[in-house]
Amino acid sequence: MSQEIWADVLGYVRKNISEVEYHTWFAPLKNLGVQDGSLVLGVRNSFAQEWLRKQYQGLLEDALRSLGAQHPQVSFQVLPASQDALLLPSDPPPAPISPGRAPAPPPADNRKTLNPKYTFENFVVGPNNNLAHAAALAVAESPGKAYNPLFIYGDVGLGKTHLMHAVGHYIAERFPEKRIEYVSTETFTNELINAIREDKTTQFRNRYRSVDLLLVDDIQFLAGKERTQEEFFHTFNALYENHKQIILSSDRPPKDIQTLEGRLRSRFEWGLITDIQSPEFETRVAILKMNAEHNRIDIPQEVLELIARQVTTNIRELEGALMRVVAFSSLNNVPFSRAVASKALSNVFAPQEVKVEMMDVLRQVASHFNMPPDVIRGSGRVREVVVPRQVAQYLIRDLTDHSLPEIGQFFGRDHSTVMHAISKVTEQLGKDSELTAAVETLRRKMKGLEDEDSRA
Ligand SMILES: Nc1ncnc2c1ncn2[C@@H]1O[C@H](COP(=O)(O)OP(=O)(O)OP(=O)(O)O)[C@@H](O)[C@H]1O
Repeated sequence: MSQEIWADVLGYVRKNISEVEYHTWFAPLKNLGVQDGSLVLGVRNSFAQEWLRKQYQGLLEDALRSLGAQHPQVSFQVLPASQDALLLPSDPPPAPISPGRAPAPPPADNRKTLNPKYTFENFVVGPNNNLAHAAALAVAESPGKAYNPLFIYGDVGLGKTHLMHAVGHYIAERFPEKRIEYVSTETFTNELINAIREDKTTQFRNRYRSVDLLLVDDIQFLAGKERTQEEFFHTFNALYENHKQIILSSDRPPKDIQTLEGRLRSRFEWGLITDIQSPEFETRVAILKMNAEHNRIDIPQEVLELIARQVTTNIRELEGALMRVVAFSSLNNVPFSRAVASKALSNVFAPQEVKVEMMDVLRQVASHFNMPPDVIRGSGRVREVVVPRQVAQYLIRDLTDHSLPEIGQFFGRDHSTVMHAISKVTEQLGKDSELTAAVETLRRKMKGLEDEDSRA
């Protein structure tokens, strides 16, 4: 099919769907011509292939019909890696959004704070996150107008940051001149402290109050920080009054953020509050599949399913498990299989059947850190006690079925403290080698895997 007709097909499609949909699914398509009476379109992975077939085949056929085709047919073909490379992020930005607009200049550094991987295209939508996804799309299409602020909350590693960045990328692509700033609450706080110390608060304010899109992660860490809350309050107002979009993420809804000033809490509730839940099995498999395809890993479905059954709550860990299986099979030079995957994951992800109690975990952690269990459960706030306590809470959450409030009760604390502990440990895993080793050793011990491995 000639490029002119293809452009007309795209023009038809574009008029019938949202810009986000167009941009996500149609801009990357490659017209491969007509074969056996069917228009063949190149797609970059089988996930996109399935999605386009399910959602948009009819629309494409309508487009062809509108151009005079009597029996329109469309098929999708996954491009081999070399051609696919043409569609990867190094590609120039897709066609301008509104007809007649000048082509967008190359992405400016308004994306420097964004992770290139965190786009809408790379985000798998499932029942656990579809509302948050829809809200993020709406905000991406009408920044400052749809929902302001957009407040996304949910447990650790479920895609909050990913969605925020996706909005950032989307806006950056359409409006390269817009200023986009992503910042964690911790960084915001540290920068403020430095600005105060160095007498540079004016620069600090100007920087944050002049952005078009402000993305702030882990806003729950504003709790108890009065000066930062005060500063953030004014930043929020300045942006809001100028119709600039604000997106906030948190591990809990505004009403559950303790010691947050009422005026801030109420502002956080002005827009839309939406949550992300743990993904169900099918979504976990779809995420793994997409990940494998992006990394050009050909891995059987049954192996992906095995991984998805083992890791159920945290998508970051799910991705880590896939990489572990890949590394294991490549290091040992064995093809992917369920047995290989079980072996690769056996040190990290415990088989479901083994039952571990909270007290077992506490005792093991206490013995590992050479500290009485009661001290770990006590009120001490020095690092030497806090780290084992956080590790114990993390492992209990990981190895038992207890809920956050139950774990909190066991430690005489509330569930948000446990959530914070889990997020702290997760953040440090892989970065802090001592802590990583402690968590691994304890996990092995508690599953009795050490003995099993030494017998093998
Ligand atoms: N729906 C999804 N589709 C594809 N990848 C996802 C999805 N949700 C999360 N991920 C991936 O999981 C990882 C963790 O996501 P992210 O960092 O956004 O989580 P988070 O909720 O912000 O966690 P935290 O509270 O620790 O900051 C990222 O690599 C992200 O790309």
